[in-house]
Amino acid sequence: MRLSQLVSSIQLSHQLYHRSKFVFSPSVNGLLSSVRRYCSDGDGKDNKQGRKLNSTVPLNNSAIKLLLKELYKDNGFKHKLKVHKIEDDLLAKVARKFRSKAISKNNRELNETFIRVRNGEDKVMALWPYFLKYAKKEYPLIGCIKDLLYHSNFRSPVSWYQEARNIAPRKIIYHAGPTNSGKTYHALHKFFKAEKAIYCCPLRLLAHEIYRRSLEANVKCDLITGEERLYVDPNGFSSQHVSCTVEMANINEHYDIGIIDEIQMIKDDLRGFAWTRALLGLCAFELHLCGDPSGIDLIRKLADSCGDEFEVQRYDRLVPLSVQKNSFDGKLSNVTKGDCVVAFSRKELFKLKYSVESKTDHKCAIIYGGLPSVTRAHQADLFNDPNNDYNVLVASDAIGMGLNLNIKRIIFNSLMKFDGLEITSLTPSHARQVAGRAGRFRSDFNIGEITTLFVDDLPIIQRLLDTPIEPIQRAGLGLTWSDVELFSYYLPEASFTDILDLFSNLVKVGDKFFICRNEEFKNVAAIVDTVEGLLLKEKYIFCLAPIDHRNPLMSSAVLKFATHVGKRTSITDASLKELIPYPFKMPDDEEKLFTLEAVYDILDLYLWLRFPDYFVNYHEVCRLQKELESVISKFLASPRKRKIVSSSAYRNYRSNTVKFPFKLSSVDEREVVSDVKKRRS
Ligand SMILES: Nc1ncnc2c1ncn2[C@@H]1O[C@H](COP(=O)(O)OP(=O)(O)OP(=O)(O)O)[C@@H](O)[C@H]1O
Ligand SMILES: [Mg+2]
Repeated sequence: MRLSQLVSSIQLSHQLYHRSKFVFSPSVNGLLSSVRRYCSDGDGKDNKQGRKLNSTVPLNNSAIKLLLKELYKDNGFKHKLKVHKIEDDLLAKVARKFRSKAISKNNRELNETFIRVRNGEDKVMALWPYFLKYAKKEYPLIGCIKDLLYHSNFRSPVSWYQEARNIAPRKIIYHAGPTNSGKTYHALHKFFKAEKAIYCCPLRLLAHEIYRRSLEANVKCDLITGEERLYVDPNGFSSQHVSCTVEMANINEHYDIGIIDEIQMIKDDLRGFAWTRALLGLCAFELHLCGDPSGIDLIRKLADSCGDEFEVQRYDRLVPLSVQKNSFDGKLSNVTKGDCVVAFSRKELFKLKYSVESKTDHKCAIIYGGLPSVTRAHQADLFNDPNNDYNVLVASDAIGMGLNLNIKRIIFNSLMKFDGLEITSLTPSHARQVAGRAGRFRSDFNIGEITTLFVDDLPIIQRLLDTPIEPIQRAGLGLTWSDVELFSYYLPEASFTDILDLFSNLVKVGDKFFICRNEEFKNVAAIVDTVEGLLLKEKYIFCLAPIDHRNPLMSSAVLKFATHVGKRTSITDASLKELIPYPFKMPDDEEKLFTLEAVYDILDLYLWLRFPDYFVNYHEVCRLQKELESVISKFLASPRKRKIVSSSAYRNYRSNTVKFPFKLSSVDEREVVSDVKKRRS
């Protein structure tokens, strides 16, 4: 048989196989024998039909391909793939490469095995060990996937914190109630009286407040946040009390009393893992949790699995809260002393501030997340002080947690929120959190009131506030340094980004947990992965830092800082000033203000990173921050060119922007408004 005949014979047998799949269902062996009959080097000497081959002549390419096809169909092979967790997409990649390798015929043992299979002296599965060896060489992950799967099994995070388990049973007291019901107040009583205690909360500003209140109560207390460490002891020795942001909670120290404030944040998509860690890991004999009642069931289950005691103390609002019958009907001129207008974008907030200031005699304080925390505190003080003209506040939901503000009435300008990734409608729990700022106990107002700027939002806010908050089902978990370290031990060549992707793909969690979103983490990882000389641990620390990668100024700062660390050179305040617009100028408009806010965040990052050998000018950078903060505060205080927005113009503006999309009958806790997104985009 000539070569061309052979090839067409093979093609014929192949086609026959495919055509006959349903008609004759030929067995694998049947096809193998057709390979054996037709495939040899082409001179046909040994190919007489029905005769067993005993040739040492290598197979041609088509025959190799055909045998490989049979291998991939073999049930034994499919079983092995499952055992080694090689899934279809990976199989496709490996198979392509393995075929080229087999065709190149430069592996003598493999060639001989092909020949033996062709001759019927071996089964097709004899090729498996070569396939696996090759697959592992090309994709090292295959060699360790079982181990990695074992290590990415996050079904029992309770067992990660042995130190805390050793002191079980801890006594866990859940202070459950609506906003402004005295939960934190009661937990703090225990904190002040304790020999040794820790207070953990979501905001730097709150941590500051508790630090200040402790000192006022003559309790020596340190302050630990990502950016700041203030020790009462001049030599920097720790005090017995500490107020910290929850991510900074020290789980290696033993305390008599621990407080975790705003425990419902355990369900937060981005930061929930920090609450889970504090809850499971704090070594406190008595642990006080403050939050709304939605977390009770979940925390009870978690406490059970920790072997801890659990009790609930319930609270009612100290000041009643009611939704008004009428909206403002678009007229900002209706604002009075003690009003707070809530909106969810910086530009909108400034528009509101100028509008209120132009239509009334009130001055407007402003609070939103992008402002430096000192500025926020300063604005809160201005608003709380009854002896000035700052009678009205415009604010984002940054006021939504724990802050004590002298608010009589909350006026929602909008019920939509953009979190940087998507536009979402306000959830019932979020609405309550913000609305609950009205009528604080012992403030000037003995009732809290809620309304909306626009009439169509009023029934919706009523509905949101009436909707029971769904019980929290799951607690957040995140990637820890020891996970990263372990993955890199198994896959030393993998980049940091690869490790993160792999982790996301492999990790399995129990039904009481979820993995927090880590887009920010991955975006920073993509930046620092490009930097030479940076250790994996250093990359990990960069990723933990509070970095808004959407801000280009911040991204270039991250790259610059990482490059310095990679080159083992220090970043002085002089080199920092090259990166930022210095000296700071009073901004002309809000856009320039937003740039200054980004600069403030860069200075924060410098303080946060705190690698002692490289970020060497801590105090100078603190001074720069103060200087910048005073420029920002001056801008906010300066009389701006006021845009006079008439009610009808404002109403038109509103009707062209999105409306709240819910049907009143279907208010859903986590509905994402996709059609709104489309309209906005
Ligand atoms: N029994 C009390 N005696 C005096 N002041 C109290 C008492 N309970 C609460 N307060 C004060 O009332 C205000 C609200 O209390 P607290 O901050 O503890 O409420 P909360 O339930 O934690 O609210 P949020 O959910 O907003 O954090 C605080 O200023 C607090 O000091
Ligand atoms: Mg509180």
